[in-house]
Amino acid sequence: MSSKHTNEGDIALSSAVVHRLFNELRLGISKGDIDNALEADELQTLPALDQLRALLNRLNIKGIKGGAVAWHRFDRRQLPALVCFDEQWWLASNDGDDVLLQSDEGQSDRVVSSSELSGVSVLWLKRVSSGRDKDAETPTARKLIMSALFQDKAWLGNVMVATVIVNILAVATSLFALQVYDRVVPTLAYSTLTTLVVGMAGIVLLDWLLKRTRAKVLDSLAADVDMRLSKQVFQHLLHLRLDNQPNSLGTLNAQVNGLESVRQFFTSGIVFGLIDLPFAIMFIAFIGVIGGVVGWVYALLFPIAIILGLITQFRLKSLIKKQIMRSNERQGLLIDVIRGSESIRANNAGWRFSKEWEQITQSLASYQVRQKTISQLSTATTGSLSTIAYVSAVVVGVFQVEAGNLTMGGMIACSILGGRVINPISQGVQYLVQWQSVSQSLNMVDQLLALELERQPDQHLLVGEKTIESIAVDNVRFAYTDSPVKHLDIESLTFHAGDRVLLVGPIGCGKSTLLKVLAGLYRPGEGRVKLGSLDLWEIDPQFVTSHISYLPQNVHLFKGTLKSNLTLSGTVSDTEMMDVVKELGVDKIAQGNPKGMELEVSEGGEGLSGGQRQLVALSRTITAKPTIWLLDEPTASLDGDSEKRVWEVLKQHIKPTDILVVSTHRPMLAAHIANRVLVMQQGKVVRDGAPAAILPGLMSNKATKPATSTAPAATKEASSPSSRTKRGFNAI
Ligand SMILES: Nc1ncnc2c1ncn2[C@@H]1O[C@H](COP(=O)(O)OP(=O)(O)OP(=O)(O)O)[C@@H](O)[C@H]1O
Repeated sequence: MSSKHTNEGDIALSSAVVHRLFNELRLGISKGDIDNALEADELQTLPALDQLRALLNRLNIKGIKGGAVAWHRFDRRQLPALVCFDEQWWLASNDGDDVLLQSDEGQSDRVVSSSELSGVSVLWLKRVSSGRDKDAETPTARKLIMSALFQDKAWLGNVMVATVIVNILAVATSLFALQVYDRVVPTLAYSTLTTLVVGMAGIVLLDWLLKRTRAKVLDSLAADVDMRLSKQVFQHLLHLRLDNQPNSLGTLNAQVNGLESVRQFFTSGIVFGLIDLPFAIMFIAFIGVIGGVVGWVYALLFPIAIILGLITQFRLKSLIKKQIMRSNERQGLLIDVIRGSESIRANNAGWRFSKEWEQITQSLASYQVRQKTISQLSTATTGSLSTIAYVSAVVVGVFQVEAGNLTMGGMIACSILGGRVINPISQGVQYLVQWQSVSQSLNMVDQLLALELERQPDQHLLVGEKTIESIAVDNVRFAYTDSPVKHLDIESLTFHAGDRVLLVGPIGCGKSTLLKVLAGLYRPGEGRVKLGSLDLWEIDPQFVTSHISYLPQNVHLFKGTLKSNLTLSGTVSDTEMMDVVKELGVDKIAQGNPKGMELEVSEGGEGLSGGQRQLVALSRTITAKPTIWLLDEPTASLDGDSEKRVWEVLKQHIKPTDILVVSTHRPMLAAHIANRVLVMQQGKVVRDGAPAAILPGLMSNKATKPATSTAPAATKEASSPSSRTKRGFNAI
């Protein structure tokens, strides 16, 4: 720290500067409230970060997260934040390349360069994202459903006509009763009865045919909608920006599962119920025509039932949302427990997870009970309303009969039609409950669709250069989602054809992150990754993957067979695959099993040892024949002999003009393959040179010691393998 930088523990936060920060976060808290809260005794003695946290608690501000970090590790895109500089706290914001510092009102602002702040402490706060970006351009599940439904509108006319006819035919039943009671019964006119029965038989047949046709049309439409939506969601999932994926597997899982309830909604009878619902008004009108004022009884019931439904809907909305969120947590916990069952057993940690499981289940059950109570209350009330309406209609009908405005047949016809009003209304409440959960599921799917894709759908993609002679990072800064820390901060680094690079450094220094950025898996927030002379993110991803092969640190195998896992892309011939398999010794896995290469592999690669999984992944990489090999600790799970063999095989397969970058914690064992070594610390490359110049120093374990306040300045070793341009890097 420079003399201007103070131990922030000694400096109290001023309410003015906190007020400025809260204003930037649009928290709407007055300076007076902050003043009062800061004056509390228990806050006075706390370090600044704890003080800020306690302040948020006191002011009951939710949905904010924060932390403290040194300036040189801070991602400037996360400004404004508080910095402790020159014996006081300031609100720092970006001012072009410089930083604007503001403090108490009446005190003049300052503009300082980023380097002046080197070493100062930063306190940052951030609103926790709701996960939903309401970008108008983002496709939503509702939009997708609508476009799938109305792409070909021909069905709409057919279903509408069928629905209108089906509902008009329903009136026929009441007219039949009217005629029978008013004409047939008084005179026993059997010929009229026969005609009416024949007519009704025709009507029943027509009704059956129309309903069948309508159901068929809607079923195939639902299947189509389901297909399109699932496809779109899955494609979206496959092309998500990997560095932007939600951390909770439970949520991601639930977002995809949300499709299921949407599918069920469309394929269930609810849709019919909903499209028949408006016809309740038509039946009320018919009752009015036949029974006069009897119609008003049902006309009164209708809005009351609708209002009741809306109130239920409103009460259920937040409850169902909470329920879905808790259920996601439960799914996440379940996935975590299944995946980590060995660690749980080994650490005797079952009780901790059982407790969490019970807590979630308990709150889920209480939400369910509340939801049931609300919907049952609503169903029962609507049921009672319907009975009251029926009884009232009969009573009013009696007076209408007495007044000579209604016949007996008319009264019975009104009762039958009344049933057609009451049924959809009482079912309507259930529809609304179902709709609430479908609507929440659609929101979940929307959250998934709102996640950014690695390439924009309308992006014009370039075809890469024929021969790739270099890959470079240029002013690259990368931070994981919502993190204020720069996990990668490299000004200039180029790998040229023929480079065999060992990437070393302490754990968590950013080696894997650099490899993933080079592989085009993670997109840097700032700067460019250049494949040849083109920006990697402008190039067609197919081209990128055909030239770059990335071997991850944690190998993932998929459910299937050993063979299907070896030829994951499906583009490798059996002979090629078998040659590599033999060279690496993967065939020994198959030899020990009667199924040979058809040996079954379970989800995640269960059934194979860690070393065997690594060999399978290495075979995939070698058979992909890339130009750029990015290997993240490729031999970490192998024994000495296997490791030696792997390096030999790699040597044979890597062409002289290929680029190899290997992250390793055992550089001496790979030294014979390398002609360049990069040392990383805290996201920066701090040394770059020939193995002979760097590796001996590493052995004394000095170079990889974590930096304390600032990362050491990068040095370009005198014996660097070449003096090609931009080979080195600058201190930041
Ligand atoms: N998905 C993630 N979300 C947030 N932070 C992450 C994520 N993955 C890694 N990090 C952080 O990024 C930093 C660099 O991680 P990285 O995996 O690149 O380190 P590394 O040098 O490869 O470590 P190791 O030698 O242990 O493999 C670490 O501090 C880590 O905590």
